[in-house]
Order: sequence, then C-alpha cells, then structure tokens
Amino acid sequence: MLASRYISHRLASRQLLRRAHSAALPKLNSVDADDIAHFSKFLPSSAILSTLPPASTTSSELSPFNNDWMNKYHGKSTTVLRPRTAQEVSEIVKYCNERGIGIVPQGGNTGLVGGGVPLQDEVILSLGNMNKVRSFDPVSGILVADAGCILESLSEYLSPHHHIVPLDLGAKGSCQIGGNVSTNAGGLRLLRYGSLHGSVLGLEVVLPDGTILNQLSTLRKDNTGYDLKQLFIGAEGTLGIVTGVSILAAPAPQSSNNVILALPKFDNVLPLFVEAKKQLSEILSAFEFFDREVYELAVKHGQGRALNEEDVAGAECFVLVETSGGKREHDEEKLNGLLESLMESDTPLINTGVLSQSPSQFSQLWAIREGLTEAVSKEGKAYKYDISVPLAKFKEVVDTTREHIRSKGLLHDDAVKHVVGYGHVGDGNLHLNVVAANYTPEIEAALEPFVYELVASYKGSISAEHGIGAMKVHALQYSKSAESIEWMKRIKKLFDPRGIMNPGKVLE
Ligand SMILES: O=C(O)CC[C@@H](O)C(=O)O
Ligand SMILES: [Zn+2]
Repeated sequence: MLASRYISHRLASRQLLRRAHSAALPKLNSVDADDIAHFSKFLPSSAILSTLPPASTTSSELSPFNNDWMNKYHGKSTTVLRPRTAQEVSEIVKYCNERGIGIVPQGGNTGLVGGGVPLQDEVILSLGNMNKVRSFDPVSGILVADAGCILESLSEYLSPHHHIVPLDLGAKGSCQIGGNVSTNAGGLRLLRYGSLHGSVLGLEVVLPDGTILNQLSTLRKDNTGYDLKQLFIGAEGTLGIVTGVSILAAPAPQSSNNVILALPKFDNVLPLFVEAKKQLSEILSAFEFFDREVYELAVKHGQGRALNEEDVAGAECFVLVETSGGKREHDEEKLNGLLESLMESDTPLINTGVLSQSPSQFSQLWAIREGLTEAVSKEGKAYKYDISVPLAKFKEVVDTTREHIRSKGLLHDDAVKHVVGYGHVGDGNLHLNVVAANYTPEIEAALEPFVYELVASYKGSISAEHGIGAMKVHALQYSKSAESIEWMKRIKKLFDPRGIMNPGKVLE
C-alpha cells in the first residue's frame, strides 16, 4: 500500500515537473532609450550602467551583473541601476511598475540558486551604493544599516564595539546584508545565534508600487499584529526590495577556539554531536561536517592548509567544532575535556583532533570548511542541493545519489566526477554537491526529480538556506503543499500585481 502510494506520488511529481518547466514568465517590457533618459533625471550618470544611449556601458562591463557566481544563469539585461537612497529606489520601482519593466534586485551576487540575476532583460537594481551604517546602539546592540553593506564590513564596524553580526558565511567578503535578509541566509553559526527571522528587528522595504514601507523598528518586543517584515525575509526580492535592515548584534565572544576532528566513520557524527552539546553546552557555536572526498578537493585546490597525513589517515569524514565563550582557560579546559573523553573511550568516536593554537591557526582551520564551495567550483560544474534531511541520513543521501549516478553510467571523469557532502550538522542542513565536468541535460535528468523525491521521502526540505531562486522553482511542490503555494501566489499578486519583482524566481 505504502509502496504504491509512493510510486503514484512519483508519477504525479514527474508530471508536475514537466508542466512547471514549460511555464512562461510574465510578459514584461524591455528598457529603451526613453527609460534611460527618465532615470537620468534623478540618478547621476555614474549610477546608470547601460548599453543603451546615451549611456555607453559595454556588455562585458555588465557581465558580472548578468551572470551568477556559478556561471550557470545568464541574464540579458541592458541596464544596471545603482541608487544611493531608498527614495531613489522608490522612484525607479514606481516608474518600472508603471511601464511594466521587470526588476531584479541584486546584492553581492553570491547566491547559489540563480535568484540574483535576470532570466531575461530585466533591469538590475544593484544595492552596492547603499552601504552606510545608519546607527548602532552599544547598549541594546541594535545595528541599523543600508541593505548594500557588505557582511564583513559590518563585522569590522562592530568589532571595536565588542559586538558581532549574528550571521557568518563563507561569502562574507562580498555578500550584502540586504541579500542575506532577502534570502534568509543561514550560514555557519545559526546553531548559536538562530535564524534571521529572529535577529532581524525591522526592515525598510520599497514595495513594487514605489511605497517605502518603513518598518525599521529597533524594538525587541513589538506585538502589534501582523509582523510584515517576516514576509520579506527569504522572499528573494519577489515582494519588494529591502533597502535597510535593523538587526540585533550579539556580544562578541571573549574567547574563540576551534578543532577539526577526524572520524573513522560517518555514524559517529551523531553521537559526537550529542556529546559536544552535553560537554560544551552554551559555548558550542558551530558544528560543521565535511566528507573525506570534499576535503581532498579543498586540499587539491589550495583552500586552507592541509592537515597532516597522519591526522587524515583512516578518516571517513571530518567535523569542525567551534566554541565561543567568555573565558579562555575555561573554554580550553572544556574543549580539551571533550577531546580527551572522545579519544579515551573504549570505542573512540574520533581518530584525532587538530586543535588551533593561535588566531592564525583558528582561521586556517575555518578556511578549509569555508573554502569547500570554492574548491568544488574549481573542480567542475556543481549541481547544488542544499537540503534539510534528518542528520542520520546525511551519508545515505550522498551514497544513494552517487550509486544512482553510477547506475546511469554517469560516474566518470567526463560526466560526474564527484558526489560529495558537507554542511551544518547543528541545523540538519546538508550540501549535496554533484560535481560534473559540465552542466548537461543528461546529468540533470538523472538528478531531478531523483534528489527531490529522495528529500521528500525523508520529509525534508529542498532548500534549507540558499532559497528557491530560479533553480528550484519547478520543485517547490516537494516542500510546500498545494495550499501553501496557492497562498504564496496570492500574497505575491497582492504585493506585485504586475509581476515586475524578480520575475521567474521562487514562484512560477
Ligand atoms: O557550496 C555549497 O553548496 C554550500 C555553500 C554554503 O552554504 C556553505 O555552507 O558553505
Ligand atoms: Zn551552508
């Protein structure tokens, strides 16, 4: 009974997938020279990059805006606008809405699901010129910043005030806080600081009709009915453009330590996590996992400093544990205590642990984990599946996918070179990466809907933290019910009746 229900679900989802692929984008207008002349009335020429006259940008100058980080999605936009204020954003959006011109809001363009680049020739609205901190209150720890502030520069700003942004990710040197909020970025320390749905206190958003919705609250408590800002966190710019963010910064830890643990088998990750939570309790700030194969890629492509041969020998996977606490001696004692108990037990959960002894070693260990995405991209073209599945299934998902690819005769150097897994154990978020020589329809057909069905069979999510973007629009039904999708569509229609905001992303 169960089996036949599963099969009919599979058939139904295949049909859905086929239908979804043929769905059309809303009919929108292209920008023309008159539009550029209009933008020139309120924007300086330096804020208008366009191949249309009177501007004279070349298409190669627009290329970094039209192509995504993975070089998988290629837009054909003729025009990038770089406003400096919410008022300018509002004027652009109001005009585009009236003219029926599509808009793609773009932050650091570091997204991994094609959500930040046009699918056709929409205007790209780049937030990079809105990059000022508006205020910081060291008493409450509340930071108000323009959407275009780079995440790392906000950390640098907060450092002398003994605070940190409650969000950290590998792309911190280029991603922007507005993009982080719009994609509800999770990152490396969600385990400790929670999601942006909790730490964002307020937003300033320009709605598709040009209204500036000022919800830049600096209140920790505000229980006055519908919390509209939550709608824009993770909406990927489909409901409006986030132009300002109010966020609760966390007190900077006085002491940070990390260790990379080499595990003889994946099955040890779970009990190790339980043990780490028990022994480190409140000072545990990250618990990150990566398998041996992706570690080898990091080494091959020079990400971080390789661990010693003897530390790697016999390891099936690795875990990076970070502590952030208030007192160095106390934290070191706790971490050392954990390591000793792990090594000394009758059936040790780990082979070895490489403990950082200095700030530079601390960064080097993190560089391995943070460099995995880069390493994978240097090795080939990655099919990225950013999924939530039960922790105990992480390895099964990677192995099952690899076997499936093998059974299709696609596991060889000219097709799929590696099937690897890494991710955020503490959040149940696995990054399944299928690294191929090239993106090909054959590999895609082997992977989809296979991976999505696998995720659905574990009642997981097809997007844990990267979002839907353009990449997973056709697969939303694996993680959302028909009723939820219907209500999402109604909300979209309410905010953006003409469908100008980031067309073709999140929803069909
Ligand atoms: O490369 C990926 O698939 C994941 C990127 C990022 O979310 C990470 O956790 O490193
Ligand atoms: Zn991640």
